[in-house]
Amino acid sequence: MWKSIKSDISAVFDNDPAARSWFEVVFTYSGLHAIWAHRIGHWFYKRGMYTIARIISQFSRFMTGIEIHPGAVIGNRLFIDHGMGVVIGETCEIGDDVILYQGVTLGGTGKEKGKRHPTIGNNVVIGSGAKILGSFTVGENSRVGSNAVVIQEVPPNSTVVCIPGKLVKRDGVRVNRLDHANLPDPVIDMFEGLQQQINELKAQLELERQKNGGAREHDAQSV
Ligand SMILES: CC(C)(COP(=O)(O)OP(=O)(O)OC[C@H]1O[C@@H](n2cnc3c(N)ncnc32)[C@H](O)[C@@H]1OP(=O)(O)O)[C@@H](O)C(=O)NCCC(=O)NCCS
Ligand SMILES: CC(=O)OC[C@H](N)C(=O)O
Repeated sequence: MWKSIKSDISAVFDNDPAARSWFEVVFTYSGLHAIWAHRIGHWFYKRGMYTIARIISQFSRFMTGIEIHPGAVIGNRLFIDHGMGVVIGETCEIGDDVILYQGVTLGGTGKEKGKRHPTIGNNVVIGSGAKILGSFTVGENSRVGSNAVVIQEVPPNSTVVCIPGKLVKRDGVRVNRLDHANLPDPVIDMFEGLQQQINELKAQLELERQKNGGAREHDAQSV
């Protein structure tokens, strides 16, 4: 147990230039407190004591602003920097040496049952505010940019940014150069789709009107 506590603390020093002393890290890093509380909650969860496990996790959430479901499986040396707003779902699996920044959600889409949260490989970095939704894998050594929304598998050694998540780097090589003036915007896409539907309906209506007008003229002539 002491060994893993020591490695949790050294993960903070390895990843946070702001960390100054052991005393400060142990007493002020809410990410560490949430991980330690999770270990206790997970112990109860694995033994079927789900309510106690949930109470521990909710108490930890109240104290730290980080919600880790007690069912989540977390590897060694996870570092949650700042932490506020992090949510980790029940069927999430996190490898070793992962870094999560504030506001990260490792969640479900709301459409899946059973395994519905992501699996995060070793050595992955997930930027602040990123949402990773679904039961797919984020491959090892990959990076997810701040505020990205990722809804499909990320290969190992890759970088994914934007909404929806776009692969921009793989094995150190740039792929899909971003057009910064025209980043994907799902809201604009939706409006454009609606506008197109309206135009099609208008054209259909016009066609019907012309047909009916023609028929009426024909009726009038034959009377
Ligand atoms: C994604 C990230 C990890 C960098 O990964 P990387 O593999 O080194 O990627 P690069 O910096 O080479 O960037 C690759 C491309 O993605 C773009 N990009 C990087 N981060 C981005 C983001 N969050 N959103 C949109 N585009 C992003 C870059 O502009 C670059 O595109 P360009 O070359 O067309 O300009 C980093 O930008 C990031 O978001 N880190 C999160 C850190 C964080 O949350 N800090 C909060 C501390 S409080
Ligand atoms: C706010 C922020 O950038 O945090 C990242 C890290 N803790 C640092 O101080 O660099």
